[in-house]
Amino acid sequence: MSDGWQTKLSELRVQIDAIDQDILRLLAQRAQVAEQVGQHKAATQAPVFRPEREAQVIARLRERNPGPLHGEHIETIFREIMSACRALEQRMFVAYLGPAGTFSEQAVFKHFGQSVELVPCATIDEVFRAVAAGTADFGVVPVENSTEGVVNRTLDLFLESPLLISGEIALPIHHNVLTQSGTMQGVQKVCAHQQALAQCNSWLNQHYPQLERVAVASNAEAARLASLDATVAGIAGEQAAARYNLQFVARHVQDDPHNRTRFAVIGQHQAEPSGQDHTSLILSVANKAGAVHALLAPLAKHQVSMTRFESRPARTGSWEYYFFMDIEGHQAQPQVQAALAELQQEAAYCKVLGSYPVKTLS
Ligand SMILES: C=C(O[C@@H]1C=C(C(=O)O)C=C[C@H]1O)C(=O)O
Repeated sequence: MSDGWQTKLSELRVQIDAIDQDILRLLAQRAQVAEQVGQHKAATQAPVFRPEREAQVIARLRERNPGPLHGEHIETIFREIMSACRALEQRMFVAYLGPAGTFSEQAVFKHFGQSVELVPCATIDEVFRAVAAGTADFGVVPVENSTEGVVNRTLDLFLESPLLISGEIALPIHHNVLTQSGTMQGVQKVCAHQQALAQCNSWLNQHYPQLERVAVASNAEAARLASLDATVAGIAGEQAAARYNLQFVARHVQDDPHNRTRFAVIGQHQAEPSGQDHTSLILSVANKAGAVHALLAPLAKHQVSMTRFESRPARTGSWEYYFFMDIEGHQAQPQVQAALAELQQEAAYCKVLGSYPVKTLS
């Protein structure tokens, strides 16, 4: 390195150190203000986590971002700042489908940041139970995958549960083939969660048609098994690869390159309007002609758009269905309220699961 560049580098680093000092001072100031907000919330028994406020903070910062940092990186940085500020107000426990290293865990971090207490659960049922019992403040459960469709167990549990949806998380899902050595030498079987095996079906058929496929409880469990046994390949995400010290045989082997999973955040509190929200409902109709059409009429009348519509058999033995519907807007908005009131008249059953800020995939 030339002396000239060495001097320039030292100068630039002095500048960075001074800027970091300013950032640190501002972060401390921000944290002190958040502590004051926390004291006020404690005095009024208001909920600490305010998803609508966090969504607004992120949206505003992305809008005003002058560059050169990417918007999604601005989001990641500020998500962590808010997570750390929130942790000063209260320790927050979040239940999710474990073990550590699953996509559900990644979804938790994406929504709440790293400054939360993790409560890994063995099943989706357990996540609902932990939140209902107050062991966890919030839960994160998978709702649908773009390749494999809805997660039936989650939808069934929404039917029975009094918990509310206060957020959604969209996560790109990339699967990788992982082994101890980074090759397939000596590998006799490939382990993965049943959904991951299905999502990588064509790739496996094409590259390893003879390999035995074994469904296990989670992709993190598949990675753990591969870390213990050189004859096992695991299919899992990058976090699990790092956690279990595995090497990549092949990356992004899911059949759909845009594969993603949507998660719901469940809890006891309703999010306030953020200005860009969705509302989730469960409905059922009497078994008569035109009943489903009649359900949709109030939405059209009040100009409320539907963004998702799924049906599930009601499990009552007869041919009846429940419909899971997402609509645009928050239930506190007049046109949504009017549409919901009319829907409730039409439907044999109608339950509002919650309104929450919209998340786009980033
Ligand atoms: C500081 C607050 O509490 C939490 C932390 C936030 C933040 O750090 O910006 C925002 C919303 C809340 O989840 C607040 O409600 O304003």
